[in-house]
Amino acid sequence: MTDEGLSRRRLLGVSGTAAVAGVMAGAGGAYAVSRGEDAAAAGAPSSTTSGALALDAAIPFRGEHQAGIVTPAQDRLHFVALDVVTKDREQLRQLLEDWTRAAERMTAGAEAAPGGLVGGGPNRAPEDTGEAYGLPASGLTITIGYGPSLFDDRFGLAAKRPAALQDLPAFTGDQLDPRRTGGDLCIQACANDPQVAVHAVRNLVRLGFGVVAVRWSQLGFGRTSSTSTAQATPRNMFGFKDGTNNVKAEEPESLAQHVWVADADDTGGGAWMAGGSYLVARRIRMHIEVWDRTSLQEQEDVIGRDKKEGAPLGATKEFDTLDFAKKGPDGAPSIPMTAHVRLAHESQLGGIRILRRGYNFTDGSDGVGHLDAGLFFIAYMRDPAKQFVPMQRALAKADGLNEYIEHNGSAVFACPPGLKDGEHWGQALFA
Ligand SMILES: C=CC1=C(C)c2cc3[nH]c(cc4nc(cc5[nH]c(cc1n2)c(C)c5CCC(=O)O)C(CCC(=O)O)=C4C)c(C)c3C=C
Ligand SMILES: [Fe+2]
Repeated sequence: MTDEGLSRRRLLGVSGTAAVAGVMAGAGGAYAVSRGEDAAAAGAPSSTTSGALALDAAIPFRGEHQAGIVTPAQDRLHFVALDVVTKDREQLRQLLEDWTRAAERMTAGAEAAPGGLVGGGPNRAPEDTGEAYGLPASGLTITIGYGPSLFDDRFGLAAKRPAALQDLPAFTGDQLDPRRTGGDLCIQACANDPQVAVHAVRNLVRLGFGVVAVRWSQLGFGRTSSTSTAQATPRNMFGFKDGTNNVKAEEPESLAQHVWVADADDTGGGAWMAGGSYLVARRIRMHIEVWDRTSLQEQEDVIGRDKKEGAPLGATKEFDTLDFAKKGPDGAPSIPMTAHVRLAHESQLGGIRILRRGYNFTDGSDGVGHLDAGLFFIAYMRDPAKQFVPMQRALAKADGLNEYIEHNGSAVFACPPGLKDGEHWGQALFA
């Protein structure tokens, strides 16, 4: 392992300290649960005792925007899409309230309910499943989203549907599996400890028994983007740095322009989305074995950046500007016309950008000896029809990467704004 690799965990810790401190300072939310309440009782270490423990820190649950969007991307993901199985509007509203309480507790490092592990006594099922007992908050964020189907005629929410919340169109090359597509609701749980992320989803699903059922889910084991300049750029399953040119937390103007829904964006039924963002998820299988037999030159031409440094082809450093006019000694563009970064760049798309927050995944092998691995692409944006759709259309048409990937899952969700003290999820929706 290189020195760079060896210091990965340390880097995450150092970066995490700076980034988390920044986020905490800016969030201004109060805690209904002090992190110490259950976590300290469980013997969990304090997040403030050393720099290395920054990965353990709690990220504020409340604030202007939901955590888990622009807060520093953690290393682990458990994403779940759910369908509502009840026809009772009040049961759904109550669940969103119960989820808020449990999510706030868990993100603070506490059990899903007070005394959840054993406090209910020997004759009742525990209110917390227990596998995160004693573990620190681990940077857990829980982000909720509502799918287009939630706004059908079942719960009287049709008039509250935001205009921008539309099913995605079909794209050339899509190989979507209905069992990995859609959903009435989603929960994105990210943490620096996989057990903490899995525990969060498991306990929310448990709370929702009889009201919601899991439609599909995805685990992710390594972030594929940076959402803060304090974070090192990670690598995807093709071995390339991913997230270099992402929208970052330190760019408030870009966030306002490309990520957060503005007051004036929807003055109709979806006015409650101001301060929120739309999430697009795509499960993208990467044909690892084919890629691994591809020459370095071809790999770099497909991406448009060099593999080691992550620099744009024709430049030398990772954060150098992409020069699409530059030509190599052979007179051909240094960044090929079909390169992924050329086609996805704002200069080729009328200024469009998105905030990427995806994860690597490996779900074993496919039965014929190939890894079922890839990128669980997650992106946040102000309006999918104006951002993701034209970007993905351009990629689907000409991206050299298409030879090596396959989109087999897809969903879109409206993620409401953050909560003020005393507010709960669903309050604005059911008002
Ligand atoms: C529709 C949006 C995008 C999909 C789908 C997508 C899939 C995908 N991307 C990579 C690898 C890389 N992507 C990189 C940059 C990049 N990708 C998108 C969008 C989608 N990617 C954008 C907007 C950008 C930034 C372009 C720019 O402004 O320069 C990079 C380069 C590093 C970086 O800037 O992040 C890599 C590498 C894979 C493997 C993949 C599907 C599996
Ligand atoms: Fe990309």
